[in-house]
Amino acid sequence: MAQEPVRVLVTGAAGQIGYALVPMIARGVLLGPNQPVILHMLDIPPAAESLNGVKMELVDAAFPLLKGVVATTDVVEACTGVNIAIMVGGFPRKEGMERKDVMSKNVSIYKAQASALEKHAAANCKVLVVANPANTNALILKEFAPSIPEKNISCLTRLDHNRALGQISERLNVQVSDVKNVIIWGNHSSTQYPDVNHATVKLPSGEEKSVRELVADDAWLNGEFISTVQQRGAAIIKARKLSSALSAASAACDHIRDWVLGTPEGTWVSMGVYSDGSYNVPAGLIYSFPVTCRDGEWSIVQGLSIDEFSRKKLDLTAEELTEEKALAYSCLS
Ligand SMILES: NC(=O)C1=CN([C@@H]2O[C@H](COP(=O)(O)OP(=O)(O)OC[C@H]3O[C@@H](n4cnc5c(N)ncnc54)[C@H](O)[C@@H]3O)[C@@H](O)[C@H]2O)C=CC1
Ligand SMILES: O=C([O-])CC(=O)C(=O)O
Repeated sequence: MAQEPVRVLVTGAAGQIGYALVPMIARGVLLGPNQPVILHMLDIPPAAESLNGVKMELVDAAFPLLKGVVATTDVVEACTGVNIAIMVGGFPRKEGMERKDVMSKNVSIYKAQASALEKHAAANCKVLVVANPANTNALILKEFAPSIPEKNISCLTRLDHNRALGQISERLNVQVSDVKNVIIWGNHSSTQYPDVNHATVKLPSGEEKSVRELVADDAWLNGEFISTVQQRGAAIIKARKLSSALSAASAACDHIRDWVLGTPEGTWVSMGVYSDGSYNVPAGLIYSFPVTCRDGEWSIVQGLSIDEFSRKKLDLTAEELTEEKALAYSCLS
């Protein structure tokens, strides 16, 4: 029997991540090759013509899974009936800025769009916030959409997770698909903590070995590896004069696909989710944790050992998120 289409909202769809993301969704990268989709694309009036151009290209691409396109500057029309909302709309940082420097422009968008989603999205809509500062925008969206369950609101740290996998794969000269269980803790910012203490590589023999053992260079793992992942967004901006787009779009698809369809047995991924106090991270922040997903729900991986070096880093990035929360409220008032 043919499956009912899933309605997927992409905000900021006329922007550069949007342009990379919507064809991925229409090709089945988000929800698999058998799941039809209807795309809802939102942008602001100055981008309306460009948004219409993206719609024309989607028609021209004749994607078999794409059953409809709504392209609009009306937030209510955009949010109506959506099952998945990927919130990319906002302003990107420029060279030399931190991601929280776009806070004052972007948090107000998330406050405003929270109520449209709350009132008009389908029940149980899953929300992924991509726009920076991603964790704090997601928190503001959560606080101004109190009837959306907190388990349905997340932010993107999968790009950082994938960057960490990529760095290990390059260093060890192994396939990226054979590396797993890195963790991004905390904020999608330069205080995030990319942690390899539980990460493994599958060797050609089939045996799994610890990344720390195989790399055998703690100075690199505790130093350059961490700063490379933390600063990768800035390095892309320096090189492209624009922030990352194709890798961000791909990571957004990975995030939603694993959330909806489940993580493979024995594998976890990183998602920014509402803290319940696990690992002594203050409750009430949107913080990146290792999670597994099953039946459309994520759960934080419990019981991982945290050494003293890691503890400090988990706390530092939590402190930054607490400060960002206060800053966000001061921007809104
Ligand atoms: N979490 C992550 O891993 C990543 C986050 N980002 C962030 O994603 C965001 C988007 O990046 P790009 O696509 O490169 O930026 P962009 O400037 O190319 O596109 C953003 C789009 O959002 C639209 N927009 C602005 N206000 C809006 C509103 N109120 N409602 C709907 N749309 C609105 C703009 O008109 C524009 O078309 C930025 O904040 C960027 O920093 C970027 C890369 C990775
Ligand atoms: O660095 C930026 O501003 C864009 C971003 O979030 C990333 O690439 O991780």
